[in-house]
Amino acid sequence: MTKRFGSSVAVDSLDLKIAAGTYCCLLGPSGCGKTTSLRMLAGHERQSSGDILLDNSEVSGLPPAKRGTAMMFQSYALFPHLSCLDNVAFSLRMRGVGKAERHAKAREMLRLVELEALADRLPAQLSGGQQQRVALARALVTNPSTLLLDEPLSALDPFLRGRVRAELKRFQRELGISFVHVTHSQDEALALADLVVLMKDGRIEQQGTPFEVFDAPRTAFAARFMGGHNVIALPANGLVAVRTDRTALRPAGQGVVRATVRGVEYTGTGFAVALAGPAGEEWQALVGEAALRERPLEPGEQVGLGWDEQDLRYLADGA
Ligand SMILES: Nc1ncnc2c1ncn2[C@@H]1O[C@H](COP(=O)(O)OP(=O)(O)OP(=O)(O)O)[C@@H](O)[C@H]1O
Repeated sequence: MTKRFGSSVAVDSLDLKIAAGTYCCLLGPSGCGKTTSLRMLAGHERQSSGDILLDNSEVSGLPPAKRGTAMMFQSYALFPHLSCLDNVAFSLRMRGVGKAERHAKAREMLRLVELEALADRLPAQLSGGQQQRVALARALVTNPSTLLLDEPLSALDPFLRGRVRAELKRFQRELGISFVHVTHSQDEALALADLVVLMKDGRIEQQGTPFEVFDAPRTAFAARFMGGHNVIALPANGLVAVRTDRTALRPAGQGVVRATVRGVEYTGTGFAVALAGPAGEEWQALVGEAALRERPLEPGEQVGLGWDEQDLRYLADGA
C-alpha cells in the first residue's frame, strides 16, 4: 500500500505479509511512516493505492469497527468519568450490545488483565500500569483477530514499561491473535517481536526475526538504527558492520583499523569503550571486567580494532 499526503509520500509501496498469530513490530525513526501504516490497517486512514487483506479478504472498503482489528490507545484516552468496567464495555455499547451481556464480557476482559477487583474504580484511581491494562482490555473486548498498538509503552516510566512489555507479550501468546505494534525503540522490538519490520522513508528497509535484523543488518542504516554495531569503511570490502561485542581491542599497530580511545564507561556487566576512527568515526567496543583490569585503557590511547572474519557483515549500501 502507498499513502500520499499531497505531493509527499508517507508510505511508499509497503509490501508486507504478517502470518496469523504473529507479534509484529513496525520499527523506525520519527516520520518513517509507521503510524500512517497502522492507521491504514485500522481504517482510520485510506490508502492512496494498494490492498489490505485480513484473513484473505479485502477490508479497505470497511469502517474500522467491521475489520476485525482493534486499536489500543494510550491509557490517557480512557474516559475519566466512566468506571473501568464501563470503559471496557464502551465499544460494545456503541455496537448496541445489551447491558448485562456487555458487562459480562467486560468483566471477562478485566479478569484476563487481572483487574476484575478494580472494575468499579475510575481511571484516576488506578496506577499507570493498571490504566494501560484497562486500555488493553478495552481494545480486546471486541474479539479482534489483530490488535494494533501505537507506541503503547511510551507514556510509562522505565520500570513500568518493562513490566507492561512483558504482559503484552504474555497476552499475545495466550490469545494467539496478531499484534502489530508501532515503536521507535529497537529494544522494544527486539524484546517483543516475532517479526521486526524496520522502516525508513516510507519503505521497508529490512524485515525478519529480531536475531536476523539485529545480527545481520543489510545496510548501514539498519546497523546504526538497531545499534550494537560499528559501521566501518574497509578499503577492500566497502562498508561493513561488526557487532560491538565482537569488536576486539588490540595494541596499537595491530588489528585491521586503528582508533583512539575517547572514554571508558562502566555498564555494570562490563565496560563500553568509546572510540574515534581515523576520520572521526564513532565506534564502540564492549570489554569484560577481567580484560579491562588486565589491560587498563586511558582516553587518548591508540589501539587497533580486530574481529573474526565470520563476524563481518557486508553492507548493501557500502559497495
Ligand atoms: N495528515 C497528514 N498530512 C500530511 N502529512 C502527514 C500526515 N500524517 C503524517 N504525515 C507525514 O507522513 C510521514 C509519516 O508520518 P508517520 O506519522 O506515519 O510517521 P511515524 O513513523 O509514525 O513517526 P513518529 O514516530 O514520529 O510518530 C511524515 O513525514 C509526516 O509528516
